[in-house]
Amino acid sequence: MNITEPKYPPKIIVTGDLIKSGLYICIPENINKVKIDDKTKDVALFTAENVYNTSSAVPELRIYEVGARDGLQNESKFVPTDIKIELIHKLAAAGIKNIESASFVSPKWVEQMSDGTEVMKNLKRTSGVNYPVLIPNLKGYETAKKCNIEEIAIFPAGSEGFSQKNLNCSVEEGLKRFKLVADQAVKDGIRVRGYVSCVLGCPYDGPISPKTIARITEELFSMGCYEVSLGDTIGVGTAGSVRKLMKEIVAVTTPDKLALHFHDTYGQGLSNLLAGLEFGIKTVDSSISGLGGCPFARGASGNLATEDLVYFLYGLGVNTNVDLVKLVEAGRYISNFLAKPPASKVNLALGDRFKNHEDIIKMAACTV
Ligand SMILES: CC(C)(COP(=O)([O-])OP(=O)([O-])OC[C@H]1O[C@@H](n2cnc3c(N)ncnc32)[C@H](O)[C@@H]1OP(=O)([O-])[O-])[C@@H](O)C(=O)NCCC(=O)NCCSC(=O)C[C@@](C)(O)CC(=O)[O-]
Repeated sequence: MNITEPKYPPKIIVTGDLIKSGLYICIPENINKVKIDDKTKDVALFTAENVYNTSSAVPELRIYEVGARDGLQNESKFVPTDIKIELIHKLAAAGIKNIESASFVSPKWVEQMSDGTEVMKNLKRTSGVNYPVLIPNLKGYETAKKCNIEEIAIFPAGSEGFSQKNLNCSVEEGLKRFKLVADQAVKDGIRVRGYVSCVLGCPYDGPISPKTIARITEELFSMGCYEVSLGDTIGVGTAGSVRKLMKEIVAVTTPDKLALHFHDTYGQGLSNLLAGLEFGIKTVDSSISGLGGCPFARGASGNLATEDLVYFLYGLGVNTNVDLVKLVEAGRYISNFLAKPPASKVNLALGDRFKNHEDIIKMAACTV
């Protein structure tokens, strides 16, 4: 085979397992560069433009639901504890396996999340479901630990401006504080997930260098995080900027340890995700009915909606094991409480037309 230099950056790495799984195909006439280790068939380099997700044999994608935390923290009306808990129960009943359920931040900063202890203590936990909580400092960690938690999330900022507004300290000071939390959690046998926020732009500092995000990501892994979620906090990312970022991040870690967390402010959530999938991302954060935002990030709006994500993934043939009929019901439940329509197009479009989840999957994948 003639190998020519690629015309377009970025290259992406597709591992042997993914090639065998049929996740990726390469359109031969567009190949700019292909290099496969003949012995192991382990690594192929393609330019991103050459790679298409065929998905028929795609492994499951892990959905990490943030509606009960990232979603509700941004609501002006206080959502009572029993409504939060019922939402979490409905999400679990729909088949969601990772549900970020509360945060233990200062109630002076985010009153909406001030009932974290009550939420976590009164939740009926479904076996096999993970209920992580967001932790800003040791004080929050100590409170959360009394609630029988198994996983926490720490959240340094990717930019100075947002760090000051969200955590009242510099990025470096934030990392030091989060290290104290992570050290304690690791000692206690509690899993630690890391977020980096403002990875594709900051409302105060503007564009952020992917190298800065890569450095913070590495630091989070060195603290013991099992996964780092890259947060486009204000939703300014595009498929192009996601590719630039991913190229830098996969130089410091492997894509199976990363999650993507897109706010959908500019309507780019799903196309951004597709750009991430090209790099082999296995975990995606989303929020029921597109709730979400951060009170300290000017201009931030809701997250990529879980209903939209699941429909999109079923269209690709990715089995999420989530029942879309029940998911839509969960979205309606919280939207009705908040007295506003779901910010999920799929939720609105499906309406009450489908009683059977299988019919929705057939439509999403256009299976005759
Ligand atoms: C970090 C702090 C606490 C610093 O806030 P501070 O004011 O600098 O903290 P402090 O240590 O000076 O304490 C001030 C007061 O708060 C209390 N306090 C202090 N900590 C706690 C605690 N854990 N639980 C309960 N109380 C606490 C503390 O005891 C004291 O009480 P006082 O003596 O005045 O009575 C504050 O800035 C904070 O809570 N920030 C969190 C803001 C937040 O929740 N933002 C939204 C989440 S981030 C996000 O949404 C982005 C993400 C993760 O989703 C990713 C993405 O979208 O890209």
